[in-house]
Amino acid sequence: MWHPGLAGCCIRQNFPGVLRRSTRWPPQMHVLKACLVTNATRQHRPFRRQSLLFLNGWRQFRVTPAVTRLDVGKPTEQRPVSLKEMGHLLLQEKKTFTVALAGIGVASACQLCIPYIFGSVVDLLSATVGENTDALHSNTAVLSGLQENAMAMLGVGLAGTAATYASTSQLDIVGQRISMNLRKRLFGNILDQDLAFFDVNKSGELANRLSTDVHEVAEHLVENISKFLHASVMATASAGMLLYISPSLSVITLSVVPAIALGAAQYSKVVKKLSLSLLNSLAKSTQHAAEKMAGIRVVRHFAAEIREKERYGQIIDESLGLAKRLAVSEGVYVAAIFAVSNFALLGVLFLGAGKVLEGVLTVGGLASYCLYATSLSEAMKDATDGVAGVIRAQGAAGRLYALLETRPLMQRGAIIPPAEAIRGCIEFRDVTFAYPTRPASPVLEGFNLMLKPRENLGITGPSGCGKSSLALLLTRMYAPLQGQVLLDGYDVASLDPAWLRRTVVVITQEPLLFSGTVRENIALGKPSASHAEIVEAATLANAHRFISRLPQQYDTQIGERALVLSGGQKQRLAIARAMLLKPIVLVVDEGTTALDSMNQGEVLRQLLRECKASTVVLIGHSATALEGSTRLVTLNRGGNIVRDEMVRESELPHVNNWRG
Ligand SMILES: Nc1ncnc2c1ncn2[C@@H]1O[C@H](COP(=O)(O)OP(=O)(O)OP(=O)(O)O)[C@@H](O)[C@H]1O
Repeated sequence: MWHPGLAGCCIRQNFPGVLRRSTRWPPQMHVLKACLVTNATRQHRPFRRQSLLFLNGWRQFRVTPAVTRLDVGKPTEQRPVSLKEMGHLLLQEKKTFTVALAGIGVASACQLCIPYIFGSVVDLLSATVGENTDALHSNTAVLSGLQENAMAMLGVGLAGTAATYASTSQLDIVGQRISMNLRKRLFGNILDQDLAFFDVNKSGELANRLSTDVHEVAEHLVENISKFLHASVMATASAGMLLYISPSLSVITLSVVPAIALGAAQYSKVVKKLSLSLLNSLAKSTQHAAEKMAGIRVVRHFAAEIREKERYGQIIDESLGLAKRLAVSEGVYVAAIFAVSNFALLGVLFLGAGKVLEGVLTVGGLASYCLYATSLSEAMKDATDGVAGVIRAQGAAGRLYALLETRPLMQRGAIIPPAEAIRGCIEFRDVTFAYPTRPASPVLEGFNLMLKPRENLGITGPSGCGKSSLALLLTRMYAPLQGQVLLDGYDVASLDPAWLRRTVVVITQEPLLFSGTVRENIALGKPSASHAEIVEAATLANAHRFISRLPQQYDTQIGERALVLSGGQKQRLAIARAMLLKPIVLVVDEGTTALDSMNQGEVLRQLLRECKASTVVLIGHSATALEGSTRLVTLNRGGNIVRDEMVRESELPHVNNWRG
């Protein structure tokens, strides 16, 4: 029975190790185990004191696990991302970014010169007010002054143009490079995840993260950081110029700065919250659209178009609602800045005019002052926009970083055994297994099965009894909670996964093909295969004949999910794809059911003939799917073996009892 001491032992240990330690589990332990598994997979949240409730008189245990684990039972969430981390993204492109920053600096300096030149021109012209045109033309001092200012304006214009070109193009390149790098890293990391990750993270949402979120992070970050830097330079320099031209007037002008900064801080908070919700809502809409478009045939068969359009419309409306709230916040903020800065400008004009009349300030000085004040208010608005944009990028980065840092939980081996050591002997030794998303419902418990090399084993049983799960465990798509799956004495956990999946090949009921040519699909597991090898594999799968009738034979494009092929043709290509690998262990998990019974029998016989030297596991409900098995194992609904017998073909029809 249950010993509290064991709980302490479990808790101190790394969980999988603990789970393997006990050989037979009392019922309470299964509940504890389920909790352990759930908690053992908690993601990004170091779990300090989790409570584990188990049914031993409903006693509650509080534990402090020694290790941080990832939670594969939940979709990947987000984590806070610091500005420093965001900065690291830019540092990856520091050379190009530095060039862009230099461009921003020069462009800002040029922009700042303009009000000053403008003020000089106004002063020059106002000095000649009342003089006639001829007198003006003969006033050499004014003319040379105008000429100097014109040259200065030309120089500033040319330098500003070059600097703007350099900064804009280089920033664009930085943004694109960062986003492409992020996409590559993210896609690579997603492909490395355990299958359990895909049980909870939907492909459409992941695709949205790859496109929209990456765009939001990389391009918005670069665009807004540069906007912020440019605006900061402009704001600081404009404030400096205001103080230089008229310190007394600047007291009024600069008094609005704290109010604007306060508003900006509030606005940034709202933007952060709303933009994150908007991104999540958009991801949901992409997932919905991608799923329904991929399953368009089913949608059409069940005339579900109207309902699906409505559901998509609801999700989009939700996004639109959030986008509207974001737009309203932006509108309020921008309008507030506009009002505050214009009232301040009005005050400046009023008081400035008085100073001009007192002779403390020139007309040109007042004109320059007003332009610098306008430039300051513009810069303040741009700086806030920049900060809000960076905060939006930061929010989007939270989800991306969480995805980028998600590590597969399953231990990956590195052993590639010598060829002579692998003969196809398989053993399931005391295997207990539950899917990570359903830790409390074990599919197999203490399961034992041994297969001799070159054996042809049929596995049958009612739907949901765990037949396919055995194939998934054998190829280490999932890991058992307890016990071992062995291939010729090697625990599959210790084997190099790529090697294992070339050695143990599974043909499934739903053959998934990718867009590309027939050749590329067959050679998926062995891209270096010669044409002769591909034809040989296709012939074995009874596919060569129909491929030869395709417009470009092996080079025919089969389109997304091979919709141009029939179910049987797709299945034959999937069989050819498996046969090309010449597996040591072949598992046919209802992998011929899309073929008509004559073809099914023929293909299976051919497979068994070709795989004489291999161990073959046939999984199915019907005699046809199991044809050629020399031993038949029957599972019950609980995943236990109820029959294990040597059979002849004539004895197979009883498996039909499981149908339905
Ligand atoms: N990815 C998954 N996540 C959670 N539970 C799963 C997953 N895949 C299968 N299951 C559950 O595991 C149990 C065993 O499934 P499995 O596919 O192994 O059954 P099966 O015997 O092959 O069924 P069938 O004959 O219908 O193909 C079922 O109850 C099923 O609902």
